[in-house]
Amino acid sequence: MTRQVLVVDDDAAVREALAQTLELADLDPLPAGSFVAAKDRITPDFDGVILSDIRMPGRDGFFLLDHTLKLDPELPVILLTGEGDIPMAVDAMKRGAFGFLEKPCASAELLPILERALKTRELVLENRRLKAQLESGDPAARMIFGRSEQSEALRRRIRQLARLTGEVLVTGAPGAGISKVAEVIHLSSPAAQRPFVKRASAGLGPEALDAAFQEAAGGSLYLDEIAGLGQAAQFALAELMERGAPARLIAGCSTALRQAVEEGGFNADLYYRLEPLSVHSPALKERPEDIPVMFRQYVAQAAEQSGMAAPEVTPEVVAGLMTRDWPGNARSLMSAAMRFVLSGGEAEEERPSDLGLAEQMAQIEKSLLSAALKRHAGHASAAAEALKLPRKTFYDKLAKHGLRPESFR
Ligand SMILES: Nc1ncnc2c1ncn2[C@@H]1O[C@H](COP(=O)(O)OP(=O)(O)OP(=O)(O)O)[C@@H](O)[C@H]1O
Repeated sequence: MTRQVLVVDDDAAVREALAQTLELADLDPLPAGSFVAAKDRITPDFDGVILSDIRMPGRDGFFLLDHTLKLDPELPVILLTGEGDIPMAVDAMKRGAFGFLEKPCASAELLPILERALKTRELVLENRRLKAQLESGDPAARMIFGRSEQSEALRRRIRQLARLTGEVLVTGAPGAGISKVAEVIHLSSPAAQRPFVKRASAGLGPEALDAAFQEAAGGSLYLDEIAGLGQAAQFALAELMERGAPARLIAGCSTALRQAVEEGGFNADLYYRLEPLSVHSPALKERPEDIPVMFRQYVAQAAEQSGMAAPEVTPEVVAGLMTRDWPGNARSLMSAAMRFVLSGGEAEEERPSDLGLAEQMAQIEKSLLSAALKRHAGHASAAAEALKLPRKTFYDKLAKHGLRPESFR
């Protein structure tokens, strides 16, 4: 329920009296002695309304009104005028004030107009939230590609983390979408409309860290490659977490953070704060079945961006993609898709050109079998089931490729 009222008046006695009246009516007054003191509270998502005196030294009530309506034309401002200041009141209404009252005003006059303004504000904010939700749909479904079990699990985990409020650690191989996952967590969270601020950890000092948190206030601060954060900043960050940071921290890491803790290079307190809410974005080689699906999506994206036609992704092209290792993960798959579109559909020759289609298909089969065995820790029947193969066929194929389930345990 929206109950906050920003009370701006340079006269401390008036401010005090107004605050008391509001408190008695079960409202939540936020007193400020000037426009400057009130300014930081006036934001497009301020969950409340403003009650301000017109005559104040320096920036007056009209200035405050114009400033507020510029930021959010739907934020109600009620102005207080001196006795008999009718022309001023008329001017206030013309400029877009929600209402005006003559000072001194009795609570019987003040409270009904405040209740109306608060109700209006609540509806506006609720509508905006719903609209944003509708527009964004489900960011995890829209922005995280791939249909493998691992991609499904990743999307589920992202949605789960988005509903929680603690600090998050995103791990994964470089280019496997660590930053992407961080952004989707933010966009799926109730703070989606607030800022998502991204900073590289290396070279970030305590002051820059603090400034980044202020910029992200109410939203999320993403620190890329958290293991690269200097000692002083690590210490400052741990302290900030302890006191309560103004934004949610999402940390990304593509190296072994636990090892860094054990070797004394990373603050243990920080690590144990981050570790419970962690999510891993798997490398492409752990989910080769996603390669063709993601490639097709990147091709469509690249075609749209470049304004060129999307060339057909033939089985030969897919075979070529599947025989590559993709150490650069999604990032390099995406660049390959862009080159593919720009070249009008020419497959890249990164595989030995003397391999025929049958050999390439065999390589793909081997990589899918290995990935399934790895995923199921060498448990052959589970891997066979995941690949929808009868046990006998599965074993025949393992033998053909010289693969042994026990070497995956
Ligand atoms: N699962 C995914 N679905 C769709 N796009 C993805 C996915 N994973 C990564 N990408 C895309 O691949 C590119 C690289 O991802 P991202 O920048 O998140 O990688 P990263 O792991 O943070 O790597 P680095 O630390 O090297 O920047 C981005 O353009 C991102 O949009």
